[in-house]
Amino acid sequence: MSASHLVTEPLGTMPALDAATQPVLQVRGLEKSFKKRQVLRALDWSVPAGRVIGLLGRNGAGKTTLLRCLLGLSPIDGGSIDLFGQPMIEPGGERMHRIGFVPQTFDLFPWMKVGAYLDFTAAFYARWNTGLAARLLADWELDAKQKIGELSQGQRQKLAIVRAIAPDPDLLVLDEPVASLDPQARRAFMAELLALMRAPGKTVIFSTHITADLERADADIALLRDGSIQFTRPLADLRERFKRVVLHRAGGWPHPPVLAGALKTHVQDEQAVLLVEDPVMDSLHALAARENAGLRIETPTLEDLFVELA
Ligand SMILES: Nc1ncnc2c1ncn2[C@@H]1O[C@H](COP(=O)(O)OP(=O)(O)OP(=O)(O)O)[C@@H](O)[C@H]1O
Repeated sequence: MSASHLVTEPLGTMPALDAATQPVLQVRGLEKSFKKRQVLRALDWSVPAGRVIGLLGRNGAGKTTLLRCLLGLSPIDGGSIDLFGQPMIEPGGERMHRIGFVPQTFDLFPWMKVGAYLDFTAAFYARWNTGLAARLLADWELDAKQKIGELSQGQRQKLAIVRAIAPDPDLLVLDEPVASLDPQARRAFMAELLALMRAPGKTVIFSTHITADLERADADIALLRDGSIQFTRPLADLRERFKRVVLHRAGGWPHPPVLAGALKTHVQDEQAVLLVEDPVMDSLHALAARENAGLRIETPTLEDLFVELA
């Protein structure tokens, strides 16, 4: 998003968000196609204030498309998006002061120097934390005098994050923000994100394939599949409810084991693995006894869940 997108309405016209009652974001029946390719279908999504949301989905699932639609950067074909309680028709207005966005790639203003770019951007925002921007530049070893066009991809991503966090946004939207960051920078980035979240009512939505980062942030997980958000649930809830049921049967499996409610079943040699939500222990023991199999119940990692469900 270029700085020129940011300001079109006078300040002071937005009603304050009642964090207790109103979601930051409310999407109803969102439709988005590129020519004949339908990417988002009847997508409903409600995002409460004060949470970190990790948006997961396979390559091409539509994560970037969804994030761009949410911010009014890509036109939608149907449905509605309310942001801070008001319909999102086009980017601009006071609410853009309350949103930080880190796009997947950042290749704007290659001729500008890092420091000049941040000064230029600061002028568009009602709030800009100059001290925080300076500290992050120093911590992340970004040279204020270097031209943006001369930065590496990872350095550009860091700059995009500084630019998004410095306005002290109420909603921070990041599209694969850590893809080009080394592990050290990823940790530092997550620490900044969590520090930002300590203020009440702040919301972060970020897409990533790095499930370990979502675990570190104790994020709510939103899964985008088949053009819709399949669920948005706290990670702890997913951990508690989804189980890997591992059955071991000497001599192998003539037929895969059948369990009502199993979401996925894989058989390899003597082992069968079933993904089950809220398993009923009596049914599992009955299945194991019927099949004359050993039974083990494991809590899947988020990566396991992502591989199985996405
Ligand atoms: N400008 C465009 N014109 C045509 N098709 C597009 C355009 N942008 C995205 N698409 C298509 O929309 C689908 C979703 O793309 P999108 O970039 O939103 O997926 P994604 O989930 O962010 O993928 P990744 O994880 O690989 O970044 C893809 O099939 C892609 O080819």
